[in-house]
Amino acid sequence: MKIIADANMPGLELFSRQGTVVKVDGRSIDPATVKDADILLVRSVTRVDEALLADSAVRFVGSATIGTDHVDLEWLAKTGRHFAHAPGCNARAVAEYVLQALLLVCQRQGRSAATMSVAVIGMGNVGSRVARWLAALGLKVRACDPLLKEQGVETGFALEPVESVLDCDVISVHVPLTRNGPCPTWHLLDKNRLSVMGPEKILINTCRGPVVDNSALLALLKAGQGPASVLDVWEDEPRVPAELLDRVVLGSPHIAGYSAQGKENGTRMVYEAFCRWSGLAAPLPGTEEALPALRLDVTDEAGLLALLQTAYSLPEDFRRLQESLENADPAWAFDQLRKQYPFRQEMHRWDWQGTASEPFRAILNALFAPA
Ligand SMILES: NC(=O)c1ccc[n+]([C@@H]2O[C@H](COP(=O)([O-])OP(=O)(O)OC[C@H]3O[C@@H](n4cnc5c(N)ncnc54)[C@H](O)[C@@H]3O)[C@@H](O)[C@H]2O)c1
Ligand SMILES: O=C(O)[C@H](O)[C@H](O)COP(=O)(O)O
Repeated sequence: MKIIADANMPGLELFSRQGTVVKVDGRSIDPATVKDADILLVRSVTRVDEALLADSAVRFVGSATIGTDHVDLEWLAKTGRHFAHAPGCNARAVAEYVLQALLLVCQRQGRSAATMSVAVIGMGNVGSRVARWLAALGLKVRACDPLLKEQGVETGFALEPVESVLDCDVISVHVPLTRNGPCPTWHLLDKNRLSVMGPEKILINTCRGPVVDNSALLALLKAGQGPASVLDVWEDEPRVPAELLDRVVLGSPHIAGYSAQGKENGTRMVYEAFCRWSGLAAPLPGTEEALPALRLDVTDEAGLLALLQTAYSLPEDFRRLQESLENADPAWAFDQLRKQYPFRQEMHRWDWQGTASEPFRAILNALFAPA
């Protein structure tokens, strides 16, 4: 069995038991690469559609990602090709990123996060976790998810229309990128909605770049009227406009989900799906080595931020992204940052031995709860 896989998917040894794994750069996977392959394993950078697979023997496509906007799901289903992805695999990493981003922006603005309101747009695996964690920190959470509302799904939060939640202090978006269907998300935050926010608001986008109209955001930021913005994702990746990067408070190269556990979950979930599809028994998950003790006490938001930053520094990622724009080929440099990323350990992996004052116990319990 021939398995074509994105070379930057960790844990591919799992698949080596089932066939010959050929590792290829994700952006260079083309019809010739997959012509005689049986299995295709991708990340978010490979477009999977008729143009790629029409002449190929591929019958199983796995994407080690939460998002599926790079895959033509309808065409795969129509042509009898099986598809699997990894829902929720890195949700915890993204929630940790959002928490750190919010605390950093608040620190710079001299504000307390706990006194703020937050709009969580998209209440799936990532958004619902963000909502629970920020509520645990004391923020007033307002949620928006018209599809879950329509289905009557209970999220623990009242679900409001998008327009109603834009007056919150913080807007965090967690929707899939969709161009069709009842609630498309392409440019969900367009010029009009971004204009409503104003400079005193905080915008965090960790879902997909085109969910926020980047040109409209840039124009507002240039005019001093845009929200304090944290962008992990960009409308035209791997290109990041220098003008926009100069004006965001924090930016990163689409790595909000890049924890060691998120990546490991991604490949393992696709492998488990492959085993179900081909009738193989899935292996039992392995155990991870214990990490050193963290002895920081948390008595205020600065303490919580310091604790988060023992595992991961978002400003470091921002600095690296800024430097990458000085490269002669910044798009290549963006991809390099992602390929060589030092995957971080999620907080629950650490042995936290500090104490916390009462307002921080709930969020710390959530952060360190086993996965
Ligand atoms: N930056 C990263 O590294 C990173 C990591 C993981 C996921 N993501 C992105 O984040 C997205 C969300 O992840 P998830 O795990 O929560 O996905 P999910 O599928 O579990 O949840 C998405 C939610 O968005 C809702 N939704 C869809 N259209 C909407 C709309 N117009 N308005 C409001 N809500 C809407 C859906 O009903 C669903 O509940 C993914 O699709 C992916 O593109 C990015
Ligand atoms: O959808 C996802 O899971 C994330 O966006 C994921 O982190 C993307 O990472 P990539 O597949 O590009 O490595």
